[in-house]
Amino acid sequence: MSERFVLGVIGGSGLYALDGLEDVRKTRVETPWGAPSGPLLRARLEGLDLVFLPRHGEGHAVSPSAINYRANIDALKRAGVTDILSLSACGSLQEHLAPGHFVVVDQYVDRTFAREKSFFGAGCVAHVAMADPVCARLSGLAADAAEAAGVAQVHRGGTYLAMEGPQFSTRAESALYRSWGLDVIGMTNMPEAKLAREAELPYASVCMVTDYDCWRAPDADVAIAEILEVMAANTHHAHAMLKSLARALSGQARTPSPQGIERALDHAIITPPSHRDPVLIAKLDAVAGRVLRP
Ligand SMILES: CSC[C@H]1O[C@H](OP(=O)(O)O)[C@H](O)[C@@H]1O
Ligand SMILES: Nc1ncnc2[nH]cnc12
Repeated sequence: MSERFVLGVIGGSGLYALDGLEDVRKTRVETPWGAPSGPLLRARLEGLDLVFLPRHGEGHAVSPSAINYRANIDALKRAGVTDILSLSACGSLQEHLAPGHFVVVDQYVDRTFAREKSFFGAGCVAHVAMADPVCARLSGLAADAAEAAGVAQVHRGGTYLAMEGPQFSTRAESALYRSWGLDVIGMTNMPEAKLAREAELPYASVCMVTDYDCWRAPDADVAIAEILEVMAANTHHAHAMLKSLARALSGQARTPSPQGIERALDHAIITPPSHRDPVLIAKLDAVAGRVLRP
């Protein structure tokens, strides 16, 4: 029997619901890491099974640092998703990445510092590879879908600076990130992408540019009102992109990711069974059961 795609969709700022869903079921779940941002919405879109989770919760009540990223990824894994698509608002650090453009990022610089970043730790240490942090196959399909949806410009690849927030950057920080050659900035894709990799789930992120951060004009500031205005326009394209992606995924059998992401833990756990903490091992049942089950 061939495997089907089951897409986990993590909706960012401005994306708290999805259009065109059928057979919607809302389920409230708990995980060993605590509660996710809100209930999971299981549904079908264009024949595709998907599970939707608004990252900041219904009503955007959870700030980037307070998001329980571990619970979100664990809950999606338990729900049986095979791949995760993140949708995010972001600031642009480059002139050619204008508001309204979509950037399907392929690299990250993680400058967050106040978040739980791993499922592993004392009693079971693991080091997964993050050299190529996103799934190239899902990223490519998402970029195709964004183009089909009529997005002004879709950029395939780009480096995302993950900042702690919730305040936006100072001009000095924004200039520094530009001097590093980075492309977009946001507050949420890390540790999300790292945790998805630990959970052996292929992850792709479509970043929707809402502003030029504060580097472009000496008196320009980032303002939520402007971001939300651009986001409202982006949202229409995000819904159309998702429909197109759903059509593409539901029309094909799923094969394992060519990057071997579903086997990311094969050689990652360094703590031998004799030194593992049974309490942590029990919590890892969904994320790492494949390699930890005797
Ligand atoms: C509302 S602007 C700042 C906010 O938007 C982005 O969140 P998300 O990635 O969930 O769309 C950004 O990272 C900040 O958290
Ligand atoms: N300029 C910016 N900085 C950080 N996160 C953002 N999300 C949207 N715009 C942003």
